[in-house]
Amino acid sequence: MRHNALFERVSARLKAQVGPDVYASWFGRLKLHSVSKSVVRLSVPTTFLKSWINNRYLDLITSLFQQEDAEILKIEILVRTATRGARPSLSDEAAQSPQVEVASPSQNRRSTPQSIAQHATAAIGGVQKTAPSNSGPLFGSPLDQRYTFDSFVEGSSNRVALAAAKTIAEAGAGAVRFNPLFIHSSVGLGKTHLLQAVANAAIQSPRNSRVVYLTAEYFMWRFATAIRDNDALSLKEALRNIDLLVIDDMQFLQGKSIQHEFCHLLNMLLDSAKQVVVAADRAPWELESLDPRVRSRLQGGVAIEMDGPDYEMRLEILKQRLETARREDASLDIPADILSHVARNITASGRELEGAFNQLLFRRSFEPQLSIERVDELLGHLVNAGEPRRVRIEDIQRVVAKHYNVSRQELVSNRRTRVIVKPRQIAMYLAKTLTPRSFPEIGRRFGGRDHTTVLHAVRKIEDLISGDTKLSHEIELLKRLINE
Ligand SMILES: Nc1ncnc2c1ncn2[C@@H]1O[C@H](COP(=O)(O)OP(=O)(O)OP(=O)(O)O)[C@@H](O)[C@H]1O
Repeated sequence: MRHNALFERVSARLKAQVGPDVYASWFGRLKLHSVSKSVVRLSVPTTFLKSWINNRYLDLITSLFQQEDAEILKIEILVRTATRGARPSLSDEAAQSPQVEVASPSQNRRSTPQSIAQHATAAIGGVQKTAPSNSGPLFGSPLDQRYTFDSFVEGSSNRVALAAAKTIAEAGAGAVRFNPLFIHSSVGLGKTHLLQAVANAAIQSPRNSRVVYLTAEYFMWRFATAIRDNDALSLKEALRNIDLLVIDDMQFLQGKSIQHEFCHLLNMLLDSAKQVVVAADRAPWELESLDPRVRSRLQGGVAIEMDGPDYEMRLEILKQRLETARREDASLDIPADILSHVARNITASGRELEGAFNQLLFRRSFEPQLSIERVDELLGHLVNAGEPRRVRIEDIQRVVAKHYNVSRQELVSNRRTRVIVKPRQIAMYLAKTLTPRSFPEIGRRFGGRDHTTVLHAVRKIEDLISGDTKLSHEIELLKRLINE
């Protein structure tokens, strides 16, 4: 068709103009929707992509179309309706496009640093909707709306950390008491939950207009992209204007120049009395891979360690999970004796508990009469978890990246080239099969992707393995390497 050929030509010119990487990131899923008279309508899968293209590339695309056909006056970008019947979720958006610092209402074609700072909306629908109108921008990694202070179970192991976190969320910019607040604990003990609760609550507070939650991985990736696109200045300007910076998984911050940038940002925020909250799997003084200047600045605040939950907390976490699940389906139930049995036996972390709970819920749907013995059988691998060496997602990413000769950063990036997509899918598959982590959590660890992306990857690799012995051997080898 004539219009398709026109679209193909413009796409080719666009690709030549912006380069294959940028093209793959932003235009790989651009489709021709319709052409009527002088208006060309193109479609993309997410509102985020629409805003991004509108803000940054609409003029270029318009002029490319006009060079092909002078009659064309206007280009419109539409959002394709969700294909899987699901409403576009907050993580869906962010998953497909980790570069979430983009203006939403997009009259302003060119993003000035100011406009990014003022309009950045993070494709986080829930946050935006519930935030009071004076709550300002937020960008970075996606926030999980379930991670709130209300759903965080308090106990002796986390009381101090929770109190400090709440104080910060409520105090707002300027009322800096512990700066930076550094929360550390071993894996699965609620750091991410607590940090996101701070961000979620702070957004609601009229005093914190600009809140940013980032994982260290996202920060690295975002800076690397900005440097590549000659955009680092806007990013720095945008970050300069925030009131509260929340950074998760600090132990992953790597790379000299990135750490340098981070150090600048930290100094700038701390010096201007803006609050910073950081979490890592170890204390600041144990972050050997960090630049000593970053480490020392992180040590200058308050470091609080969280321990594992005790029995009462574990039981409460399970009860809360059940209550939440029942809100969606009132017919769900798990008897109290099973819940307390699980709370007594699954002692490693909140994550194992979550895994156990999900398993139970799943099993109950087709084995309604679960006995304690059956529960033990089902959850045997989680009981005493912690004694056998636990596989961590970062280990999986490291081994897979090395094996396929890509970087870990590329694995969690938005790049969609074949050489990266396959290892990424394999790493996601291994994360699902070798760890008790949930799909959303794995998505988060892979650059803030949506759980459906992880689900798709797992299914795809499962399919491939069943028909490809070479791949299945390769995966066995990777499993051995990961477990070494
Ligand atoms: N005190 C708590 N109350 C409610 N849920 C909790 C609590 N502690 C942990 N969890 C739950 O356990 C799971 C794992 O927690 P989270 O991801 O926050 O751990 P983490 O410390 O960030 O782990 P990692 O270091 O691996 O990133 C989450 O589902 C979280 O909601």
